[in-house]
Amino acid sequence: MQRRIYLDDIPLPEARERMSKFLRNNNLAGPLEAEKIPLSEAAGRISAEPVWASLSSPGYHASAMDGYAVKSKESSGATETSPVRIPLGPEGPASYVDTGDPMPPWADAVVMIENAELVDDDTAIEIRAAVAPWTSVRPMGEDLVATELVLPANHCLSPVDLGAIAGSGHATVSVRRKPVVVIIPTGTELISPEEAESRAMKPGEIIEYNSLMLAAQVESWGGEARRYSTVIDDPELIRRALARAAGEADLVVMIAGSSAGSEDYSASVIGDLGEVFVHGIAVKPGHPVILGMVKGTPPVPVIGSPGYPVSCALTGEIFIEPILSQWLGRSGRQRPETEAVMSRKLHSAAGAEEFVRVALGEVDGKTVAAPLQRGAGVISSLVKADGILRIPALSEGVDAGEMVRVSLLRDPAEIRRTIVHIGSHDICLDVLAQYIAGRSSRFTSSNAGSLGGLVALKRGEAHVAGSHLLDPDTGNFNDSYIRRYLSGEKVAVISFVHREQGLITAKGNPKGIRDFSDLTREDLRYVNRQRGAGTRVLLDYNLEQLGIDPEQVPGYRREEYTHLAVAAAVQSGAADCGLGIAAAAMALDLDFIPLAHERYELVTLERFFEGPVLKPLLEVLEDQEFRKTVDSMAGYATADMGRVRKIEA
Ligand SMILES: Nc1nc2c(c(=O)[nH]1)N[C@H]1C(S)=C(S)[C@@H](COP(=O)(O)OP(=O)(O)OC[C@H]3O[C@@H](n4cnc5c(N)ncnc54)[C@H](O)[C@@H]3O)O[C@H]1N2
Ligand code: MOO
Repeated sequence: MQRRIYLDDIPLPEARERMSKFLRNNNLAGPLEAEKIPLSEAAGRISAEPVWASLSSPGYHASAMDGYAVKSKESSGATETSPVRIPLGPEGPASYVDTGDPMPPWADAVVMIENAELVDDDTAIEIRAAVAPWTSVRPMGEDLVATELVLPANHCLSPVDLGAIAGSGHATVSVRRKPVVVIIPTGTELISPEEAESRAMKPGEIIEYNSLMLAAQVESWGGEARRYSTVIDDPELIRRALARAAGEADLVVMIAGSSAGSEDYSASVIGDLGEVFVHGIAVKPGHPVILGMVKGTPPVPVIGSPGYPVSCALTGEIFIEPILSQWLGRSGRQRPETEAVMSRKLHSAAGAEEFVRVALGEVDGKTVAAPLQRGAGVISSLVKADGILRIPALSEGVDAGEMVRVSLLRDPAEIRRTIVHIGSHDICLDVLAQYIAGRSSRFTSSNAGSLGGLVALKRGEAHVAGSHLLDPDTGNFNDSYIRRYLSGEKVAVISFVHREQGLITAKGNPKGIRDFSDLTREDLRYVNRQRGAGTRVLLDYNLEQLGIDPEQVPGYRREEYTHLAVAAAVQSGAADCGLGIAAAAMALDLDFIPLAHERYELVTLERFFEGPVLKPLLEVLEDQEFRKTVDSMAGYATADMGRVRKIEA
């Protein structure tokens, strides 16, 4: 089997066209055949034919109210001061009816029971207002007239549609057959979520969940997904699985093995059993996508999805959804879009169309888009994403402040009630977010370091910035930085937590590290935080107090962006220690030497503080249960949580 090293870079429209051409040439482009199914199973299916009413509804003139059927002309002249009496009798001119009863043939209106009074020993009614013909009557065919169109073909059946179809005299409906999509995960390193839950994972093992995502996508788009169990990286086994899949599927999706690695067999196996039309598309993520087919009667289209989860999910959106829509006779989905201001400069390599996940929030009346992590393995970035920004192949990116169009993954109403936090990350913010969610609001958080948060606040891109910047001259937190970075603004600083910072070391502290003065030891390697991080400022302050030049600290230049990344560097042995919070040490079962207390505060502008947007957050800070939760976390205290000081910067 030939190993392919070089992938193509085919523009997305051309790649799509190659697949479309194959489908057209093989009579596979049109909608699938129809099947008749009971209405109880038809929600969400696509009608294959128009539905014509075979009955009228109602099928007779019906009383619309509980009351008395009357001949309307008997009521003429009735007023408040001169009521009219109408005798009751089975042949009229008045007779009792319930809502929905057929109207007696002699009657043409109904007087509601509350507008009529029984008189003459209940043998007649008295009414004090005349009724016009057809008052409170539902004429035959009011809803639907037999032969009328109830619903067109190619219509996605909603719950109310089912009611209307049944009401028009049908028990079944003709819908498009569900396209069968077989999904084949490949990869020797993959284990099932069940297995991962039941035992410790070994290095190199990966939880197989792409097939889960793809199957759910396929089902949500109207297809029938069939997941095969994982096939190990063996070309013969992969070939057998593909051949079997082609025997039962309208479309086969193979996962992973799509790029240029030593165990990437998807393309060659597809080539063996059929043809590869495209291998390598100028999109990011999703570059190594394969489009091809397996020979047969009829031939079966195959999509080879990259193994990285984000690439895989996007492959579903970009390639699988349009084919399913075509087969179901529905127009492809188009997500609603919104205009947004880009919060940060975003570089994108020219040559590939890039799909950037963004978080959205509304600050000062404008929608702000903040790019999320771009790695193709970071599925949590898609979970957090509120929208997708497409950067065209010819563009080299977007400038900060530039207007962009974002296609929405979330309801705009939800985006409007979002509190946007940009700043330093702290685990308590996740707890805060959870409590805010309980108050029907949303708190999103991007980690940009303390200084990054203040800058974002100044630029109108965030409502609140978490900050813990130590002022070396005063020993206070944040104020001098606020004066510098938010000058001209009316600022409110809300106390959040006091927390312990300290040195994170390997379990048992094997190198006997005691405090900052040890950091110059030649046998130690330190791992630092990025410039602008409060933790970095804290280190620099302590080094200065001790008269230590940072250059004397081995590893000072090695930077990580989060507390957990520092802890991970220690855990892996790449470093011996790093400054961080206790929670990060605990998360990875490491040792922690507490060395400093610091104040982590929430900085906001007075107009946000006074306005409605921050209300849920301020309420949570007063919530005793929230405070108890935070107090119970290692290294945290809520002593003055919620206290506010105002600064005219
Ligand atoms: N030298 C090159 N290397 C890579 C290239 C390239 O052009 N040249 N492309 C990169 C890009 S871009 C992508 S995307 C990936 C695509 O990788 P493969 O499709 O070959 O997939 P694997 O290498 O087997 O897996 C990648 C990654 O995803 C995990 N994975 C795989 N299947 C699943 C699954 N079903 N559920 C969850 N996770 C899965 C797998 O374990 C790997 O971690 O290649 C780059 N490399
Ligand atoms: O195509 Mo890969 O998906 O860019 O990461």
